Amino acid sequence: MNVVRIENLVKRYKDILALDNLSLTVKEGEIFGLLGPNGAGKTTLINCMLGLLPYDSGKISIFEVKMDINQSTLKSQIGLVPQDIALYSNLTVQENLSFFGSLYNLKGNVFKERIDWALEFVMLSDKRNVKVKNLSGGMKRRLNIACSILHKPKLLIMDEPTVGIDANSRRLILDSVKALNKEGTTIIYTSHYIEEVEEICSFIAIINRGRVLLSGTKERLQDMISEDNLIVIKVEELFWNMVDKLKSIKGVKEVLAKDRQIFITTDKQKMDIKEIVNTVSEFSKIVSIEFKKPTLETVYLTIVGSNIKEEGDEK
Ligand SMILES: Nc1ncnc2c1ncn2[C@@H]1O[C@H](COP(=O)(O)OP(=O)(O)OP(=O)(O)O)[C@@H](O)[C@H]1O
Repeated sequence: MNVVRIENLVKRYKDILALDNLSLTVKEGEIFGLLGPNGAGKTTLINCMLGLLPYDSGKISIFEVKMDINQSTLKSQIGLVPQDIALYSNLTVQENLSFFGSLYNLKGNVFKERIDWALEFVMLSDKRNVKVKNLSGGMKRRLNIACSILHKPKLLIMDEPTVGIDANSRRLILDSVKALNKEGTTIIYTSHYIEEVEEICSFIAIINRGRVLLSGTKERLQDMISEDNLIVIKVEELFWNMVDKLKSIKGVKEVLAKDRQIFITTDKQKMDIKEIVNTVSEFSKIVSIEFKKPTLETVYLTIVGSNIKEEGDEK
């Protein structure tokens, strides 16, 4: 089932074109990564999807129903972790959860169980009676997530949930996202941290200037961008004439050797792996063969053309 389907979405803020005929589909069970630099249009897209912001043209369906501002049944199946922390700093952790839970009409034992579950999920059970103003930045972000999952939404949208936090909280958040997904929640995860998206997302869309520039599984994106493959062959013994012979094979672009490892860059279209392996075997026993692909960061930089990490980001 398509959990989200967006077709040709256009959104303008006066003369700024924030979403430019953007289309994408999120399938049930995915962790869908929306990767893009600041100002790419991620938050605008989320707000349109949630019916919080009117748009100029295009179509949005959630769970195959047309989304609009009055769709309260649909909205009750969606959770949002907003980019800006939305908590009451003078209330305790438990009081914040009680407040947000009451907005979802949770009551009685179910409500109590959900609060325990959400606190455990983000590892804040021992902070239940602490006022939010006394929590660390990372703990606030984790509580922000707990508040958004109390009603066990089928679709959870997380808008940059790990900005500016410590490594421990970041790890906890990434693990809780994976665990929620395993329990059946479809997740849309926006970030400008490429390595996070690379780790947790099963499908990725790279957006910039309101358009989807490239989308697919991580492997597909890497394949699309790279003309070359890197093969790393570990051998028992290294011989220099082996390197020379490898260089003469059709499709081999570069050969480097170091510490009984041979790094062979090949043209993906033209390479003949059998000939490469046979040539190496003529000289030495092969210990292992590994195929390496470009990282998602290489893909991203090739597409967007700049480093999206901001100065001051803790990473
Ligand atoms: N309320 C607004 N009024 C005018 N322009 C806006 C408004 N909100 C966003 N924009 C503009 O729309 C474009 C998309 O912004 P948006 O906040 O959706 O991007 P983003 O990818 O979420 O970036 P960030 O990570 O910085 O939040 C940007 O050019 C931004 O300046």
